[in-house]
Amino acid sequence: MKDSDKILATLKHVSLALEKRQILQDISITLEAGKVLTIIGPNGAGKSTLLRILLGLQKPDAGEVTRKPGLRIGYVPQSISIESTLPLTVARFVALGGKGNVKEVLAELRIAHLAKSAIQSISGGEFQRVLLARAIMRKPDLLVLDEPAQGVDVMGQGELYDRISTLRQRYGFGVIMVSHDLHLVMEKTDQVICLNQHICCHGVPDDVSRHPEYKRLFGDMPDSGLAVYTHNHDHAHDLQGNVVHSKDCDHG
Ligand SMILES: Nc1ncnc2c1ncn2[C@@H]1O[C@H](COP(=O)(O)OP(=O)(O)OP(=O)(O)O)[C@@H](O)[C@H]1O
Repeated sequence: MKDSDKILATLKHVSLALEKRQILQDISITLEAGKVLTIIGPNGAGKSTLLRILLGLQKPDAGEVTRKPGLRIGYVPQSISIESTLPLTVARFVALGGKGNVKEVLAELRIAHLAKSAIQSISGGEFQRVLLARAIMRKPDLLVLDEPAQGVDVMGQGELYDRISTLRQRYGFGVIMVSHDLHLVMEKTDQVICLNQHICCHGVPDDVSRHPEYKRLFGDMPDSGLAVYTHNHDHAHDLQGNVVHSKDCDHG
């Protein structure tokens, strides 16, 4: 495969202001098949907005977004709410994602036992796996994940990132994910972008975690060279990533 064939999507000098407030400024990124790019940044940094621009759900004011013709994208939004009275099993919900084999995909994500459960009855951590399964059903070239491990306990987070990594190796898709857990995704990501409206720093995870801008934003933990922080969300998103309602949740 030629190097240029590996490029799935690019953003070039993308900027966006909403309600007269600059949300993103001069963002350029390149996404490649088989590679994982992690976006890390504080609340309100524009991470989800950046994903929405990449997905074509939000138009930038300036700059250029290019997607490989025919590119199939699997999207796991930040969080979604599902109508509590909707009669929908996990298997049915996953099947809505695409034409893949539901049984196989559920087994791959270790949630085969949930196939017949009502989607509203499963735990937050299980739901994240279901969202991932749904995204995989499209046989994506590019997987777009907005905080895939939220609501998942610490053990489960490591396992989830391992699974994403295994799936990436198996299917060869590119991955762009927003994560607040650089310490957890370190080994599974090729590139990190530290975002706070503009790209503060970028590079391989080790370099970014030692970068002064990263330390300024997330603090410095001398033992590991890594930072852990907590943040709050005041909103949830629908399947297109639109903000749908207000809620409070804490996760780190
Ligand atoms: N439709 C909109 N209209 C006006 N402002 C918006 C809109 N959507 C997002 N914003 C603002 O843009 C900024 C970036 O939001 P975004 O959701 O991209 O941040 P984020 O980095 O994903 O944050 P978090 O870590 O809290 O999820 C926020 O200040 C948000 O309030």
